[in-house]
Amino acid sequence: MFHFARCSRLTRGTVTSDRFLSSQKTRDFMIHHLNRRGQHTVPWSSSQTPSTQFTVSAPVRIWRQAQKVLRLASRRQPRTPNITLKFILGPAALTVTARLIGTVAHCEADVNNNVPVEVQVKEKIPEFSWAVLWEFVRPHLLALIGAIILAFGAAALNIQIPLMLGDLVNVVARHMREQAGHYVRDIQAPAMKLLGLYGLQGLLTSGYIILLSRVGERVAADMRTTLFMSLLRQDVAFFDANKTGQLVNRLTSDIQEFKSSFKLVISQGLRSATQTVGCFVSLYIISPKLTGLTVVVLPCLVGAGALIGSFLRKLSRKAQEQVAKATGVADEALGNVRTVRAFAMEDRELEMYAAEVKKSAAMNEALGTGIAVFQGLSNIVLNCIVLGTIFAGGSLMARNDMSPGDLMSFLVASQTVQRSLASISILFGQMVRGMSAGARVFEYLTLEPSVPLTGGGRIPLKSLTGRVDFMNINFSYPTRPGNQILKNFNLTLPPCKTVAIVGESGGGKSTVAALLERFYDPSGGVVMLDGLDIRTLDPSWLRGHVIGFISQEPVLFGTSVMENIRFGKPSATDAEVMAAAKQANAHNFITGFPDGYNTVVGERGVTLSGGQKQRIAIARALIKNPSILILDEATSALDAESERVVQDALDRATTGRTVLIIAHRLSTIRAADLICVMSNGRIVEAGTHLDLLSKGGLYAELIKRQQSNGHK
Ligand SMILES: Nc1ncnc2c1ncn2[C@@H]1O[C@H](COP(=O)(O)OP(=O)(O)OP(=O)(O)O)[C@@H](O)[C@H]1O
Repeated sequence: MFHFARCSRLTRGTVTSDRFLSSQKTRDFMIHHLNRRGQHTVPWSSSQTPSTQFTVSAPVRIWRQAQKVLRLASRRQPRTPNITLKFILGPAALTVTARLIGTVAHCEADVNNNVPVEVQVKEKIPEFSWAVLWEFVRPHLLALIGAIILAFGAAALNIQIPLMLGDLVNVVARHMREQAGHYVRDIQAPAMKLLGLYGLQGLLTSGYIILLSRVGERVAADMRTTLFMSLLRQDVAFFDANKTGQLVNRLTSDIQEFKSSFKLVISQGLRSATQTVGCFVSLYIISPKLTGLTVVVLPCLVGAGALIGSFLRKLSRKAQEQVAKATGVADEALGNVRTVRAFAMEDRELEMYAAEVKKSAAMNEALGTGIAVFQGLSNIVLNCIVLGTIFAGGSLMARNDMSPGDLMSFLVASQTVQRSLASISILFGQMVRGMSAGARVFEYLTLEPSVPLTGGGRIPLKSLTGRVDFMNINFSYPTRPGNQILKNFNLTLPPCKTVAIVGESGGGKSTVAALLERFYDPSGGVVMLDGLDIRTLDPSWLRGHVIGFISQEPVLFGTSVMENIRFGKPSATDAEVMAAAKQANAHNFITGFPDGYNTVVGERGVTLSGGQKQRIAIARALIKNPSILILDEATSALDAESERVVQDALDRATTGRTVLIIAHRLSTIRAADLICVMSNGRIVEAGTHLDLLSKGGLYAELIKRQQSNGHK
């Protein structure tokens, strides 16, 4: 905390003039917020303007700073058009509608729904498959049928309720008219019957909700697991083409949306349909004349309601998308906070976020106004309907065409019909949304990768020599088919020898490693292991047992050091983990941590230094004792001291293995058995360090360039 008087120019200058602060509501909010946190030393009454006596806490400072950036941003932003005006006029021009509360409640829920949705427009619209849904529902069929029966029963009882209410009212009316008989005795039987009906209806409702929620949750859990499994199986090219956030969205919000729709459509859909039909029959039995009137008026009102409802929902969806867009900006900034900090771009990120938030606030505000107008109109219409029914029913009663009980039954039954019809119209929209969410989930469930995870031959490890041949390889990345990276590329990695590839940046060195890992298949030519096409070998065996891969920026998982190293071989004992760590020069620094091997490394290993992370990654690769080791610029991100320690570990790790080194710093590959220089997607020079130097070709040129740039 610091004194307000000492606040920056920004803080003092903005407080009183700020439009936001001057709003009563906002000040109250701040008071509440700050008092709650106990950080407010001087009470700031809502009638008081802030003075220099005021002590400002950290949240206030941050908030004011944000306001400044926001104001600067808004100066640069074009003004958003007044959607509110357009928006009020739209629905106001439409016919007033009946039974909208359900719709309104639905829209209100949407306003606050911050679940990110996919904003990106898809080229191909995935299709919903009933057959796939059936596969998920089938194991829970019994529970689902049970839920349907119970929901049906509850709906059937709901139809009875208005009729029985009518009986009850008739008893009351008769008693008042005749002033004879025993009131309690007369009312007891219909009241008890009605009470029993209420009880049974409640039981059935609880029953079907329990069953349905069980089915929904289990189906959603099965879908999540299956989708996750399916995503993990996909080609690396699939992940090049799709954003991780969008894939995670399918696992979370799409399945959530599908589950909600599934439950809602079954429970409310069934109930509403049954109630609509049943209550219409009841209405007709009670009074055919009054029913005739209702049949004319009700569909028009419900139709108008559905129209406005769908308009509001569309707006709500747009608002949601805008919220998701804002969340995306925040997500990116927070996820890359170190880069943001390193470039001092906090203000720019805040500006961008604030601009998106402002747009979403404007949209949600417009939506809120629309809902308010909608609700006001619907209340008027609803009350008019009741009034109209009483008016028409009263005249029928005057002619003795209707009893008071009948009128009561009619009122309740017609309300039930209105409610059911409105709910059906909402459900229709919900079903469409649920089906498109389901379709997005199913799209990836049924997607087959071109490189399977498992399946194919294995070479007995004892007889595996580790010779690799790249023969006439042509390759373009699937996401950029026009850009050929490797052209008739040929290279042999002899068993137990170290081969280094050097060359210009972007020349395709890492691509060679990716093909050996079978992250992609070449479009032409063949990669062979011990003379066998690797496409005939089991990819999981190849990656899990034969190849160890150490990259420039190793990614660790947010678990313990022990678990991170064991990731290379899940069955490894603690002793094996430690042996691998020793081989990777990591044991000493690991045991130096207070928690030793149980030290949690933080998200992506953020609590470790680059050299430490790299050594854990080396241990992780070595624990599987691979015959082939790929080092993709494994030391290029390290400082001289870390590089020395890691290089020392690597030198030990490479002994007795076939090694492919992809190098930037030429000093690290001098001892390689063969150095290949890549240019234009093929190898243009090959030989030992001394051979190539004496040749005076491209390699010698690269060495000269690095030396003149200060690299050894
Ligand atoms: N996943 C990918 N999808 C599409 N293109 C890619 C992909 N990865 C790399 N590329 C492109 O392929 C080319 C070769 O990339 P590669 O990473 O193999 O080069 P490199 O020689 O290892 O470069 P550097 O030395 O800078 O790491 C580059 O033009 C790059 O833009």
